[in-house]
Amino acid sequence: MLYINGKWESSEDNLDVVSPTNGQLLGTVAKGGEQETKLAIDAAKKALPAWSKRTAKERYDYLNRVAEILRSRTDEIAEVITTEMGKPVKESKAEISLAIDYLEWFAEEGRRIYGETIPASSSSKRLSVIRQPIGVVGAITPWNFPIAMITRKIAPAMAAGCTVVLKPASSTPLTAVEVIKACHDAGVPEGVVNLLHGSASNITKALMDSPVVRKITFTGSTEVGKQLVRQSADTMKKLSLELGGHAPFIVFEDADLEQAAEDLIASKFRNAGQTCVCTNRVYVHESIVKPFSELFAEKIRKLVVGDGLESGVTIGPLIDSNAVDKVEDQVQDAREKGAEVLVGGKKIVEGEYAKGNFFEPTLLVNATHDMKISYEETFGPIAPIFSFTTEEEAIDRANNGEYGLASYIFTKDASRIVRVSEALEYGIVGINDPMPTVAQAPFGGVKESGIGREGGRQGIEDYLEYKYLSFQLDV
Ligand SMILES: NC(=O)C1=CN([C@@H]2O[C@H](COP(=O)(O)OP(=O)(O)OC[C@H]3O[C@@H](n4cnc5c(N)ncnc54)[C@H](OP(=O)(O)O)[C@@H]3O)[C@@H](O)[C@H]2O)C=CC1
Ligand SMILES: O=C(O)[C@H](O)CS(=O)(=O)O
Repeated sequence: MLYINGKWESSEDNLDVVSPTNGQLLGTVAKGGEQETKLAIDAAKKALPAWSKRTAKERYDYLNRVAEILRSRTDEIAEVITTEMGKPVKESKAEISLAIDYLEWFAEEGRRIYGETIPASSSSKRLSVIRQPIGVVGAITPWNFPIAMITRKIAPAMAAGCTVVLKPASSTPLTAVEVIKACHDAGVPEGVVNLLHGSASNITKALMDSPVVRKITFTGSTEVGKQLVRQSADTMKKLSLELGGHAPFIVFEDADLEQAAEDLIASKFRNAGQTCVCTNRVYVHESIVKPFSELFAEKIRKLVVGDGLESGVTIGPLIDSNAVDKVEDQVQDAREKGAEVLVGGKKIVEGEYAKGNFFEPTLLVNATHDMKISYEETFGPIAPIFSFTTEEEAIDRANNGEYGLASYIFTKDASRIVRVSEALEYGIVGINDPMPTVAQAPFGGVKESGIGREGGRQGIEDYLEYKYLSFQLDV
């Protein structure tokens, strides 16, 4: 359903939602286009003055009510997420918890939007700076974290006093409906958040063409991110872009191999490898590459592939058949260029998996940098191991590429931790830590992994404008 100006709207045109687990039709949602987008922008514009004039405490109360409603509905929403995009229900619950953390974090941050006074150059002047909401925000979100990527945007926007037009991924509209239902049930005033489904290019064009929309916040592929940068120029919109990644995971010779292998399972196979911060390249010091590969292979063999709704399943399907084709192509290419498949390597098409998008969790060894997997984002359950000799070589290899989102280093050497984490060209460095993402820390990348940060103290900055007040007193 579309949600515009506080009302659920139907449409003649509908979007089918299909299960990645078994290909079944899960439901349909109303689709909107340019006309509905303009109505949503008008609703957000109309709601902006009253919403931005509410006190920070009032907005804090609304955001916490939304968080409480989502918390109370965790089980049913987790089922919606798993059904729509496949991740195991335990991961869906963890994502809902992260989504709630963003709401609660920014509810608080909205109460700390401080200004400043500046010593004037003349005794008859008073200088100050206030912070004001940027205005109407367009938010475009991906399918792989269908609830957390929404609250990571609407929470800071609403806390700052902005109003929002949201376009979620077409693969996961039902999850987005659950978030907006929670906003509606929390009494968020009409027009503050609006929900559209439909052709991304048509909706985005209407958002970009409107001078009312002052900011676009996007999470998705680098390819689309670049397109948005070009489209935003005509109306000079502020952009926050959380884009693709190609994380290196570097295991030095002094690392705790058991812990590093366990942590690599988490970093590589969470969400079947469909996260922008997933490990894409595993660099292991040449002196330990064989024992580490065997240790890691043993752990991969214990992963359980299946329907994410079933308990014990740790790897669900990929989002669609294109995703399966992409990882199959990367594995085939790696094999042709000399990689050895230690575990997995094939799509799963037998029996109950026939109608789903399943691929075996896969370990490639003897990987080299001419392989597609060494530079194309994988977004699937494939881990290639590369060996290295020196720390400098590991850093150079890790930094070689257009992405700069997440990176991981495993070593117990404190000086090496300082040297390597400072030398890595990434927005995030996990140090003996495969899961750095928390609401209170700035999440984002450098190079072609994006612009801006989400979460943390920094995450609300992009929804605010500075205004400088220069006051000449009566002399
Ligand atoms: N840095 C980060 O935090 C994250 C990055 N990503 C990256 O996103 C990619 C996977 O997600 P995926 O959803 O496939 O990415 P896409 O870029 O294809 O889609 C992301 C969103 O953008 C919309 N979209 C698609 N085409 C356009 C367009 N031309 N103009 C405007 N919006 C458009 C999609 O709508 P529709 O679904 O209708 O096509 C969806 O809502 C990976 O590269 C991953 O690394 C994903 C999550 C987090
Ligand atoms: O989309 C993603 O990959 C998420 O940003 C990953 S995380 O925020 O859950 O780490």
